[in-house]
Amino acid sequence: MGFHNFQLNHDFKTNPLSNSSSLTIPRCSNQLISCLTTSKTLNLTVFNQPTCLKDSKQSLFGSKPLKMQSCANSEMGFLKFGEKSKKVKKLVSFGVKVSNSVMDVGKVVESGDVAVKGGGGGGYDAIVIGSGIGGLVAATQLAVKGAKVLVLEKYVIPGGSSGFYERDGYTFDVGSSVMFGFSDKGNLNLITQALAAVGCKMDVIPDPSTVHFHLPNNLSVLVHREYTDFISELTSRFPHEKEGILKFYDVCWKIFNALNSLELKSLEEPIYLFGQFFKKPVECLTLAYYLPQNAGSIARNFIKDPEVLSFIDAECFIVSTVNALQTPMINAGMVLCDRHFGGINYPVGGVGGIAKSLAKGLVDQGSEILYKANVTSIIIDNGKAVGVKLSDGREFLAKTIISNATRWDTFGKLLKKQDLPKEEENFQKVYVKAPSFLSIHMGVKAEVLPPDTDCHHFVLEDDWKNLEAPYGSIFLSIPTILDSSLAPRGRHILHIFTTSSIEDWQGLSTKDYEAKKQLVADKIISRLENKLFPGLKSSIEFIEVGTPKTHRRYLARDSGTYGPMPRSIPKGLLGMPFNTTAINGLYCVGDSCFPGQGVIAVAFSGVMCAHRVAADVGLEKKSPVLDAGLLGILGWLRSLA
Ligand SMILES: NC(=O)c1ccc[n+]([C@@H]2O[C@H](COP(=O)([O-])OP(=O)(O)OC[C@H]3O[C@@H](n4cnc5c(N)ncnc54)[C@H](O)[C@@H]3O)[C@@H](O)[C@H]2O)c1
Ligand SMILES: CC(C)=CCC/C(C)=C/C=C/C(C)=C/C=C/C(C)=C/C=C/C=C(C)/C=C/C=C(C)/C=C/C=C(\C)CCC=C(C)C
Repeated sequence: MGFHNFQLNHDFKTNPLSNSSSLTIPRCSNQLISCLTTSKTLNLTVFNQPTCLKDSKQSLFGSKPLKMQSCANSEMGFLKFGEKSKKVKKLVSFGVKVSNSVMDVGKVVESGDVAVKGGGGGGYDAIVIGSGIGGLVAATQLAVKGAKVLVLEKYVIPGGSSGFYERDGYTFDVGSSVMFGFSDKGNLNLITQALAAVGCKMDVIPDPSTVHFHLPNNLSVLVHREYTDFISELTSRFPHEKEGILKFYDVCWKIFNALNSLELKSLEEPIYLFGQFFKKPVECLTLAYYLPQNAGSIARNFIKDPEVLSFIDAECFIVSTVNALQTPMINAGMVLCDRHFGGINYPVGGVGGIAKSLAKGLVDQGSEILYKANVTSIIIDNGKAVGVKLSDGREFLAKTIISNATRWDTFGKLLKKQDLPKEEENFQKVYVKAPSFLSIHMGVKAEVLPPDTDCHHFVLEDDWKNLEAPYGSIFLSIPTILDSSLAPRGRHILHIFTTSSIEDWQGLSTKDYEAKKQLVADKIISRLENKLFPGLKSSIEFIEVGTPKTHRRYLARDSGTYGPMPRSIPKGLLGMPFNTTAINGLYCVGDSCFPGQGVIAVAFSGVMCAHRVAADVGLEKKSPVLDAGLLGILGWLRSLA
């Protein structure tokens, strides 16, 4: 069941209503109309348009006057008409006639394109705030289940930190270019599956490695695609720890294989969860066992050499921005094995193509996405999230609201601060915003890179202590090693990033800000010149530097944060909230939900969220009694974290 989407606005002076006003609604599969009106007595009569029906000449609803059910908020009302008819699903359009010209209603606006001025309604199953990968996966998964979804994106293109931008013939990935979950095998290739669900498939280029580590004490480790190649490279450097290293990665495989054997859906939906326990008890118990554990403590069960433990810290830091002791073991198991199981694969044309394809797939399914749609607040009515308000005054209503903004933005900005529910207070006690990034996008002359240069590098030259320090470690991706079409001929893209906090960039004059950008970028580039590519500076053809302020502005993320990170040693993933929130009808998706940061991680949160929302709007099976029990238990478990 989905909603049709027309709105009423207040422009009645130019288009006064008459008894015969009518409109055509391009896509219809629902029977709920919402409208903005100051009147509580609007009547609508609904009639079918036989020409639009494939197979019916009968009236769909008959000619029924409908009464508006007014809400507590006098500005909003819901109009219900007719019982759902099976034929509704087959309809492509129908008409409505306003039978009572109530003054304040104004003209009826046709709105396949949701063109609403000065207010509006809408009848969506879900509104998704933000089109990051988390939001897009939730939206598309819901759309394929038959929901009518509206995605509202502040920026001009979809993708958020997995978006792209073009300059001088270069196509830059906004975030990094290491794609997990993008293979053609197993159950954990969630990006591939999300695209396939909406009929899209992207060509990918297999990366022969995940990352080349350049670490203190000249420790150089290439993470080969082949697991055995990686393990023999690592153990040849630390032969005395061979057994411990193998045991640690064996635990990773145990977790990965358990994950890979499950059908992945919402862990907050009891019929599914208990079903999985019934079908795969050993795997589910394995995951339950490792859920509260972290990679660092498991590594310490097997490994003693501090240098190997530091290497495992670096492995974890890449995917969690914290060391191994703070990285949930399930997340470590997932990424440290997926890179060998399905391998890292780069989408031809750039990472931005994933979001573009999902957005197109969403529209192909009859749902919608609006750009330059900056949501400034979530409308709460009687304790339930019922809609959103945009900075330009437009309002949209839906049965459920899904926020792909971070939890700090959702609960700190989109809802009134004083409304912070206890669950969110607890979340903020356990998790803090990770720092943001300084990013440098460069175009360089191709000759500066030695032949056989690897695509991704991680550089920490001298001191392990600097691993987590601001500007300490450098991430470098060179996606043109895999796809030369991203840059002009004879050029390569270097995308460099390093952690940096917004506090470092505040209170500066424009001149000082620009000077600081240049200074910091210069230091980072010099380090790469010394370590990897002599002559790098003089080969630069294009350079653009982004600071945490840039990330805050373009990604709408509080302080430009990369995502949540634990304040201290967490209990694995136990404290990470799923998708439901303390506010009825409001869900979160993205990296401040289970299982955390990362494109594949937010894709999983999107899959989970869509399943839970679909159950709540009646598109999937649900048991209210079991729901209450499970949600209670999960809430209690989180309180132990
Ligand atoms: N593997 C990699 O190399 C890589 C690369 C890029 C990103 N990432 C990961 O992606 C994760 C983020 O994904 P995500 O799905 O959580 O979200 P996101 O931050 O990427 O996207 C959120 C989107 O919501 C939009 N938005 C936010 N507030 C809004 C508002 N009020 N109104 C309208 N739109 C609004 C933003 O403009 C943005 O497009 C990060 O954790 C990061 O780890 C990883
Ligand atoms: C419910 C309960 C309580 C219990 C029960 C039990 C069970 C059944 C459980 C289950 C579970 C599950 C299913 C889980 C799942 C999980 C998952 C899927 C996870 C995932 C994860 C992922 C991740 C974390 C990822 C990440 C990534 C990232 C972040 C990336 C990044 C990258 C980068 C930055 C790159 C680098 C670069 C260079 C070096 C240049």
